[in-house]
Amino acid sequence: MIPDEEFIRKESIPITKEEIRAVSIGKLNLDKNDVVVDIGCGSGGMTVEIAKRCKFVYAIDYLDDAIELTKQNLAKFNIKNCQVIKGKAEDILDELEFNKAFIGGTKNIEKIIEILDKKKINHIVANTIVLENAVKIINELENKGYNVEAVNVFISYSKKISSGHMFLAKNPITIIKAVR
Ligand SMILES: C[S@@+](CC[C@H](N)C(=O)[O-])C[C@H]1O[C@@H](n2cnc3c(N)ncnc32)[C@H](O)[C@@H]1O
Repeated sequence: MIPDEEFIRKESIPITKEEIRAVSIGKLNLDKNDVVVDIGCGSGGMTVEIAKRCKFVYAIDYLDDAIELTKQNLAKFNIKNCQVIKGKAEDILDELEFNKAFIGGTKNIEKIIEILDKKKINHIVANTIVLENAVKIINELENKGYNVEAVNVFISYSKKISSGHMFLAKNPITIIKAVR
């Protein structure tokens, strides 16, 4: 995984942290023939990691800053197998051809899952920090016949103090994998 500090950042745009990227990439179980959509690409953290491990990535976000930042990070890491698209995922997904989806942005998630289901996307990984979104995603996917597994990932970072090291906890992230 690329360390967080190597990515170009902007304060207003989140990035999926290195350890969460590692687990999410594992859950995507990427193959060199996979074409993946990254829904809500933010800073491009996941876009870059996915693109390094598959054939092609479509990265979508509705924020200008996220689009710009993702393009900058793709250039920084010399990633060419990616198209960055500005807009709401729910308005764009229908036109794209892909076989796996990573969901990092959950606005209008019901509509997004409906489209992924109709397009017969049978391997989906989603990240969320919001409990209600986790419940919504799990229920929607199970109702559509996916086998769903959810893990809660709690990361603590070590911090040097006078007597040794202590751990500082980050908020937990729910990582949901759905296959069928
Ligand atoms: C937590 S950030 C993603 C961070 C990203 N995975 C990374 O590693 O840099 C979520 C992003 O999803 C975008 N987003 C949320 N819902 C969306 C939707 N329906 N369509 C497009 N973008 C969306 C937000 O604008 C935000 O930039």
